[in-house]
Amino acid sequence: MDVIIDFKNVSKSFGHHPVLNKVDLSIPSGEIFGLIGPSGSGKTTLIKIFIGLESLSAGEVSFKGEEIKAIPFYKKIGYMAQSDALYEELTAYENLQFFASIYGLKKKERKQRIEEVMKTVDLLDHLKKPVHLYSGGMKRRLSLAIALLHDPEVLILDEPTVGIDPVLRKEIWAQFQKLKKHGRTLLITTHVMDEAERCDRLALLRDGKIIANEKPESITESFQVSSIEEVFLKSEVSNI
Ligand SMILES: Nc1ncnc2c1ncn2[C@@H]1O[C@H](COP(=O)(O)OP(=O)(O)OP(=O)(O)O)[C@@H](O)[C@H]1O
Repeated sequence: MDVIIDFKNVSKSFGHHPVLNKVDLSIPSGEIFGLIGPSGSGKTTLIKIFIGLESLSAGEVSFKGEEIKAIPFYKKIGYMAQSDALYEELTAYENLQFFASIYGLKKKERKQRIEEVMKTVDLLDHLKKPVHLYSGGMKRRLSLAIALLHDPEVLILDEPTVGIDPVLRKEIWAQFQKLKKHGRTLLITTHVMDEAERCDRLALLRDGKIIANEKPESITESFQVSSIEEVFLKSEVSNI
């Protein structure tokens, strides 16, 4: 397997509070990788370390074999944070134009890409609407559109479908599969267990440690349960 993102022995503390404890995690290229774990287990912190939004206390993180500090890699990464970072007073179109310029998209490409990504998230009819008039789910979808704008190699999506209804969630997952087919790598955190089951591989984080890292069906097998939801519940109860 080709590893695209590699966490080696990564630890992180906030003051005296340890959050990640010697995490080793290799994300294979071209797959949908799910990161699950209870609230506060360190999922967002791990992602933020990769993006460069948090420093690490110990360990190393590499992207395609290069230490992340050493490379200006942000153009290769699409990041959707857990809370939407949008300019509320601007329209969706203006938000997208702004991010397109940050990503360095050429003017000619911008219009086409904006239309493509807004079609993907089913918001094409709402391009000219100011973001403060969007619903929560629409804002989430706009954030996803922004993450997709520059057609990045890797997509880091922190709870991407929160507030999105089941029909649209299904469509968005179909888009994730399509992106994978085109060779993209997706790293997704989720609390939605049926989404976790759709990932190619899943890591289960608990108290800052990876306690499982396998295909969803292998995880259910090794926990001797029939669904990821039960794995989650069992790991909570048994203090593994
Ligand atoms: N900047 C910070 N300063 C201090 N503590 C922090 C900071 N960021 C996160 N933490 C703490 O680190 C722990 C892990 O937080 P993190 O957001 O990584 O969890 P999570 O697994 O993503 O949770 P959730 O599923 O609720 O999003 C929590 O106890 C949180 O309070």
